[in-house]
Amino acid sequence: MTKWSTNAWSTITPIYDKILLHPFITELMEGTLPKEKFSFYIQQDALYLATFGRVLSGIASKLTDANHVQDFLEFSSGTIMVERELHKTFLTTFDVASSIEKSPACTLYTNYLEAQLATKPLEVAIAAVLPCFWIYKEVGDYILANQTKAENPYQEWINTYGGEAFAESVRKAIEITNVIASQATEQQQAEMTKAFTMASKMEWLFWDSAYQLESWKI
Ligand SMILES: Cc1ncc(C[n+]2csc(CCO)c2C)c(N)n1
Repeated sequence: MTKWSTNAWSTITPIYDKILLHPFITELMEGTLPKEKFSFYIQQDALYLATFGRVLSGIASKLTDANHVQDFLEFSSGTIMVERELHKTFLTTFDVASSIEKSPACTLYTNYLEAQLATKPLEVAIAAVLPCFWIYKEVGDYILANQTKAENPYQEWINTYGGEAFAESVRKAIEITNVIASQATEQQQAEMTKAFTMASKMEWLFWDSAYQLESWKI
């Protein structure tokens, strides 16, 4: 039987393809992305990750298999540790402001994830957080494989998400989600795919909002 994740990834392939073609990603890969746009992204990402880490531990608290609980707690604390390092590097390098307001896209995405955790069954919440792992891994690997310039100011970001260390976490996250999906009905699996797709769109929006330096219209 086809795994839930295989079908889910096929569903979001058109979104993923658009992410790879987005100028935020192509310019990040070339190292030509304006620093202002990357700084905007890193600042919004710091706000995003504060919520994301808490959502991951919320999911951990709803899982029943001890290994799964442990993995999600590690993802949660990993979010804080790894991302703090990345943010420290770039926040220092690019000297960005420390107090900022969430952008519309960041507000949408973090509120969406919190709502899935608070109001939806576990299988939907876990499907909603999976694009954060999976899309970043695929984008990281893609950039690593297609980089042409030796010097890239964003190399540390690229190395964090491309390569084996991160891939192992992503494999675990996908596998756990598949176990949960295997215990779900077809209808529930369809709800999982809906959440997975919605969060994937928000990944695109998040990069797009940084590229546009998105502000509140009012
Ligand atoms: C908007 C946004 N989405 C996904 C990630 C990537 N990410 C954040 S935490 C984590 C897993 C645990 O380390 C991953 C893959 C990001 N940085 N920002």
